Amino acid sequence: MGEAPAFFADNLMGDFPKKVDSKSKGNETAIVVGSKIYVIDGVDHGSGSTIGVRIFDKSSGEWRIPTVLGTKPKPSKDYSAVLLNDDLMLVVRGNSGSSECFWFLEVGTPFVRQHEKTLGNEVVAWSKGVLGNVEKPIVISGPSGVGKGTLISKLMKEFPSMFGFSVSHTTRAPRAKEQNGIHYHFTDRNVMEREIKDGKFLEFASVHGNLYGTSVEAVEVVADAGKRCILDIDVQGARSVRASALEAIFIFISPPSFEELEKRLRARATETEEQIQKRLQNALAELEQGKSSGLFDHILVNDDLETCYEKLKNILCLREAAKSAPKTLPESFNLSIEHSMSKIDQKLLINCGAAEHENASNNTYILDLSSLKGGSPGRTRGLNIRCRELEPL
Ligand SMILES: Nc1nc2c(ncn2[C@@H]2O[C@H](COP(=O)(O)OP(=O)(O)O)[C@@H](O)[C@H]2O)c(=O)[nH]1
Ligand SMILES: Nc1ncnc2c1ncn2[C@@H]1O[C@H](COP(=O)(O)OP(=O)(O)O)[C@@H](O)[C@H]1O
Repeated sequence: MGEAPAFFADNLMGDFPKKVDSKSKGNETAIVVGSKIYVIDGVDHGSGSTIGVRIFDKSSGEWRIPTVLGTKPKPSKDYSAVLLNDDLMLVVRGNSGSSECFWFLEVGTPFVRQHEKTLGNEVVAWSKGVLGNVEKPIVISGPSGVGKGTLISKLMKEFPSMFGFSVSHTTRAPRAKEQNGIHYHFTDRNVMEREIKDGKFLEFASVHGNLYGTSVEAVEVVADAGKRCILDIDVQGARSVRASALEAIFIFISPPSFEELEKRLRARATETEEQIQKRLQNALAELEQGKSSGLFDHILVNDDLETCYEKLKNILCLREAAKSAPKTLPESFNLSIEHSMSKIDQKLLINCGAAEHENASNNTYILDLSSLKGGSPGRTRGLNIRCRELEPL
């Protein structure tokens, strides 16, 4: 039998006005979820260290060390945690700016449960909170040579600040004009297989004899830049993303005819005859699945390029999005160690420590949690924060 975390055992009903749900002692913060106590350890163990999580099971009296997935926050002296529901907590990291201060710890989400089954161990997963209303990622699939890359390039060129490309990993060799880190992360099969085992990939598939995959990081980098992520992945990958927490719009690009597809693939002149044959063979199954699986929200026929591109922009509501108001993030927001929090419905009131400020409301923020999107693996988007002075509760 182990011992319950001291600060819970000492004073389970204690008065801890500084925290909403969590109780802290030293660098540790604990929060109760059902019969378990999750202890978040913020001790800095040297350069590159991240915070740890351990679980005390009250019913068995045992400590457990879970497998921790996702990008972890860096250590800090002060964390506060709020339970949002039975499988999700918001962990606020003190003494940090808006891009590093909101984190979600998932303890029972479908993503966590799925990994518990495969790993045979208790799992928790981190997801960093991203401020602002970044739109859903876009998954684009379709057979080789249909024009996916051409359409995506047009979109990125016309709206460079709005879209970011998810750079996949692949074991296939680079083509003449392809650059590592821009078109793909070109990698060895054994390295990629190991990273897949380590849970670094959101999805992966074997396509035309090579491994392709989207790393969690590839999607996170785009979300962190406040951009909408575009994924160019095959139908198997689209199916995996559909089953994941990454809510996305799924678009299938279809050719006007099989003959035209073959013509484009040959005209591109990037593959050997053998590779072209393999791609054409696979195209038959991909077209069948793309059109009949119900997986895709939209099917676009890429006959005339400009017409197809206009339709794509319509689907993505680009004119409306371009007109929407810019994000209003409090640039100076910095959560001090002295902060306190209280939760009212889907809103969290955060007081960043009034000691050095004459007007306390200047230093109080409202964090709106009502439109959270995404989650591990990847970022949790849709967090909105504003100064209380500007907008009362
Ligand atoms: N599942 C999955 N498929 C990918 C990924 N990256 C690329 N693909 C797909 O792999 C297939 C082959 O891509 P590529 O070798 O670049 O050839 P291309 O489609 O002819 O340009 C295409 O269907 C891509 O959509 C990925 O990360 N995951
Ligand atoms: N609508 C279109 N009409 C004619 N050629 C096209 C069209 N869309 C793309 N192409 C050409 O077809 C070839 C394959 O396009 P690409 O974007 O590389 O396909 P994918 O990324 O789906 O494999 C390229 O040479 C491209 O210039």
